[in-house]
Amino acid sequence: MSHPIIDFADVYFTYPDGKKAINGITFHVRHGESVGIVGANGAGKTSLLMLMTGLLLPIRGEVHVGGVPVAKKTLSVIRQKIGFTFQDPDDQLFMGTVYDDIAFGPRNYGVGEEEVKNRVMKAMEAVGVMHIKDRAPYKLSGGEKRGAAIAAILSMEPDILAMDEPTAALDPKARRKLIHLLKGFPYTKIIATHDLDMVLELCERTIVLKEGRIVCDGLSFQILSDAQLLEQWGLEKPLSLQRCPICGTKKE
Ligand SMILES: Nc1ncnc2c1ncn2[C@@H]1O[C@H](COP(=O)(O)OP(=O)(O)OP(=O)(O)O)[C@@H](O)[C@H]1O
Repeated sequence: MSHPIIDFADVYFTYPDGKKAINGITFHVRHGESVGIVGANGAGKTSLLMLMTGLLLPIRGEVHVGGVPVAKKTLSVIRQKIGFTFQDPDDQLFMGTVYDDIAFGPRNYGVGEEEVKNRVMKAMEAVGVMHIKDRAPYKLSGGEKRGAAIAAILSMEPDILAMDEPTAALDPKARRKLIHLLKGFPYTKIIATHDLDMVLELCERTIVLKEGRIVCDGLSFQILSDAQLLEQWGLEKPLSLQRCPICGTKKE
């Protein structure tokens, strides 16, 4: 097995208003793994991703990414190792054109303009957003914004992709396209989502959160097939594993 690339050791996080969001989480992710983070609303999925990317810092415990402790002074190194897409792409896209949004990260890290151009082209090619490169991000559709936001993290050439609800607000065709795209990426992937069918398809491992704690960590197929357990955590079997109560055939 390959080495751990993300390591959480007894991590706690409380928001300034006193809300305890993460309550003693320990796990690690190995290089090349794809992990789905699931749980009911408010379980702590977004908070966990934010701790992983240094957008939040633990009040207790330690997070390491690529062997580097996540702390104020290491944030610039951490952001190069792990690319984070927000639940709402509007939180990530703020430049005048898609091209400039994708170029922003590498430019900010002092990458030369020729290399920036290479990276932007490569990222746009990979995600299929070349045709919208000169458009204003705020005028794009949800699927196009999602594509631009993913390209914007790929141009940083991260080792890890951390994504918060990547299929939210996508129509079925755009969702399918995104899953196909993500399947082809060689990166370590951490995907926080309510889309359990996507987890089943993309992630060999699933971590279930409840009230800021890990309540289950194992093979996606096993976890997501267990309707009784899922119900305890406020979740439902993925549609692709459900059967029609009348004819017994699998739902699509
Ligand atoms: N900025 C904040 N200030 C105070 N409490 C917060 C803040 N953000 C989140 N919380 C609380 O922390 C807990 C975990 O929230 P988080 O957004 O991490 O959950 P989630 O699993 O991503 O939820 P969802 O599925 O609804 O997106 C919730 O109880 C939430 O109300």
